[in-house]
Amino acid sequence: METKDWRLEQERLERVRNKLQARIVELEPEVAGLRDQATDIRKRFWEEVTINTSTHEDFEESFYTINQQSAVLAERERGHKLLTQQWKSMNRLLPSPYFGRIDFQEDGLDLSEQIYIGVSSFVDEDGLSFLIYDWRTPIASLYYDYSPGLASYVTPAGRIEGTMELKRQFQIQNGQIRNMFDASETIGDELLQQVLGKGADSQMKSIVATIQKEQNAIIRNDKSRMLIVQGAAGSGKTSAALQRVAYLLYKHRQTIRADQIVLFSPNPMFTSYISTVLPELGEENMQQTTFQEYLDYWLGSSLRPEDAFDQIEFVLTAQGTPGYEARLQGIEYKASETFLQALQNYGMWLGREGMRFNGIRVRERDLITAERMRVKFYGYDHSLPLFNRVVLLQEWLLNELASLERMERNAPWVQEELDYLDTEQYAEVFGMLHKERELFDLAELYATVREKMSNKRREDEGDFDFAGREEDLLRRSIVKESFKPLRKSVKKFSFVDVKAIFGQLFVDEAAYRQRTNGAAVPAQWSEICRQTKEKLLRNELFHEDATPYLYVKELIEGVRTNTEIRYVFVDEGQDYSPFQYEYLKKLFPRARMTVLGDFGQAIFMQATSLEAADSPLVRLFGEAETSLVRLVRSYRSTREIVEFTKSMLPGGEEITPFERGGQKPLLTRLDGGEKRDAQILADIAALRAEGFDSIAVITKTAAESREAYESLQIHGGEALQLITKETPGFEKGAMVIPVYLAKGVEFDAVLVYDASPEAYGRANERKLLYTACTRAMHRLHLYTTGDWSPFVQALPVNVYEKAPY
Ligand SMILES: Nc1ncnc2c1ncn2[C@@H]1O[C@H](COP(=O)(O)OP(=O)(O)OP(=O)(O)O)[C@@H](O)[C@H]1O
Repeated sequence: METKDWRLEQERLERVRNKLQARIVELEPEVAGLRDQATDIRKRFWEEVTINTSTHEDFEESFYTINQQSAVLAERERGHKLLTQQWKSMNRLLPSPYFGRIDFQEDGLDLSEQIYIGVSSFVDEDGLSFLIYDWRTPIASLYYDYSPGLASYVTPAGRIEGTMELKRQFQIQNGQIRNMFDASETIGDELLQQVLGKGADSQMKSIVATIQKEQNAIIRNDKSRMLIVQGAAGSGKTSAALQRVAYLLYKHRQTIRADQIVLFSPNPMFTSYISTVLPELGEENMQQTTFQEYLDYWLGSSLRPEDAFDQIEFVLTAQGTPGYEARLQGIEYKASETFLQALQNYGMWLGREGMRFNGIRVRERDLITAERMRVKFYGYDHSLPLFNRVVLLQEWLLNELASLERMERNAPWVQEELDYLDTEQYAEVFGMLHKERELFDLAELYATVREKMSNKRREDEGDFDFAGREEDLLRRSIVKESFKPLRKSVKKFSFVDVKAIFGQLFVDEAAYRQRTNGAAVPAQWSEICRQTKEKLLRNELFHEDATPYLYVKELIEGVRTNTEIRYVFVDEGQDYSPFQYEYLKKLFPRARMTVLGDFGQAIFMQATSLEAADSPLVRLFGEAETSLVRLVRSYRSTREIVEFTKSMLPGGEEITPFERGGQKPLLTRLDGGEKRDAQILADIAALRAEGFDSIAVITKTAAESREAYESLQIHGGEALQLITKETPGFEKGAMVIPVYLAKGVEFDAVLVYDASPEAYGRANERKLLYTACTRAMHRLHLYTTGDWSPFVQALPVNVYEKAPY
């Protein structure tokens, strides 16, 4: 780069920074002043306004004053928020106002415009000249999509064509240009090299300065209802998803708030890992949750649903135990579309017969039997959907309860209770009586006046019968108390025995077929039935049963929906079943969906292929409403690590590493666990000495993690942290972690604790090993104390080194 260019850019940078600084200083008193004013009005708001209701006019006046005050307050707060936002974004810009520049000459204009791009816009005093363009503006997309030459971008008014004459990247720190590159081919190879060469962090970083063209297409896609991203490990899916959230919040800032976007993450730890990206970009975080949280919320009070981690732990550790194969078959089947179809058919069957109800009992006595409910239910018009009939039944039950409650007042048990009432209950009734007495007196007065006016004698002469009324009220309140929980549970649909309805699917094969219109079943169906029922009996649910159970519940009670949410993001999308997708679609009927995942990392049994021609995900909204984007460039790991990992995956040939070199993965075989542990600790120490801060010893299961952790501790590894599914967030340092919790995150160095055939030998363990190895950014070590896993043995010998000991 010519020194003259450098000098000119530094001078411009200083000019812009001075303007930023001046504007910040200018805004400061306004921001501070407004804050004071707003709090001031708030403070005095209630003091000054007293509600005077003595006359109608006074009341109206007070009401008007309140309204006026709150309108002033709202206006001030709006203005304040806007100015504060400006002030904040300028402060954010100040140390590093922009990261890119393009010179663009629009066709038909003589002038080439210089466009500087940063994390938000900054306009000169004239209110027209953009000194910095927000990266999300239409013109800024040129920076991500083109190299110098012919280029175009889309605005709401149409496409603008022209020529990009220059594309420049900056690294600016504390107001100084540290680096400057003119890009010719793809953007930011130099800058990207530098960014990717850095160490892993305990928090994910924003990639705004180096977004790649294929990622930009994901970020700005605003066409389809469903956007599916199938991307190799480390291809920037999560990064792109977060930038997309920031983009949507900017583009639709008038209509969408951050809390109308929800992201489903694989686990709570991941939630904390990505939580700083949006604030770094000056945006509020979207809502984040996990599917498990949702299941627990809706099922937790009645049944204990197992979580996905316990399920996978079982799958990986219980081989050879009785019933294991059947459980596996069950997991696969219950996640399938066949089962979903079977349940839909089951819903139809329930419309004709087979509904199960819980009778309503009071004091060991049947009030309304399950049989009566059944007869009533099947008496309704059969063409009505199941849940409409359930609602009709609910209304009927509430009415029935009301009349039964009236009759119940004369039951002998009420008399008994009457004799044992405590003083508190008497006092309550006494209070009620007095209120009644007032009413009674008023009614008496009214009757007397009428009598006088109409000159007619009234037939009945009123007298307030205290004793009679007292007993009546007491009876009423006793019965009411005992009916209250009944009414409440009817409102919550407890009269439908969902557990029995779900359970009766698992009686035997013949019954299942009959009830689901001939659905096919896996070979070990009777064992699957036995296991499912046994779990239900203990008020527990297998993880694979949780979503189907909710599905059946909603067939009966009606669908739950959230119409506020406009965008749903699902990260690690390969780990959700077709069932769960159906569910999300119904839950968020007004939302567009973005699903990001990698079938190469599908380690759970209920995996869904994101891109196969017959993928249930494409069917969810139909092909016309779905866009599919594939990412094959991997940015996380060095070229050597990517060459190693991609050879492990069938079909992995197309994965291309970003050109960043390092050492080949190292295979270390040692005879005996003790030696292995000692070597691992020595390697961790050496890696630390090289400056690698985040190091993960990755195991296959949680059980193995614990063993490894304890064993490494005995050999002196006190500074290690053990990560379990309960760990709330990551800290930098060395840790032991099971692979399924390391999903989505990355480390400077990964040490695969045991890469033997025993650990990674079965077909479904290939992807586990792949997922573990692809967490590494700079270094990858694998260890064994015996043979190597067949997936390692099958690798070309030139993709790794072997340790000389
Ligand atoms: N355009 C980019 N510029 C800079 N860094 C990038 C870019 N794209 C991806 N990265 C980096 O690559 C790493 C992997 O990104 P990310 O975690 O988003 O990938 P992923 O596809 O979600 O990975 P996985 O499926 O393995 O979890 C991160 O460190 C991210 O910062």
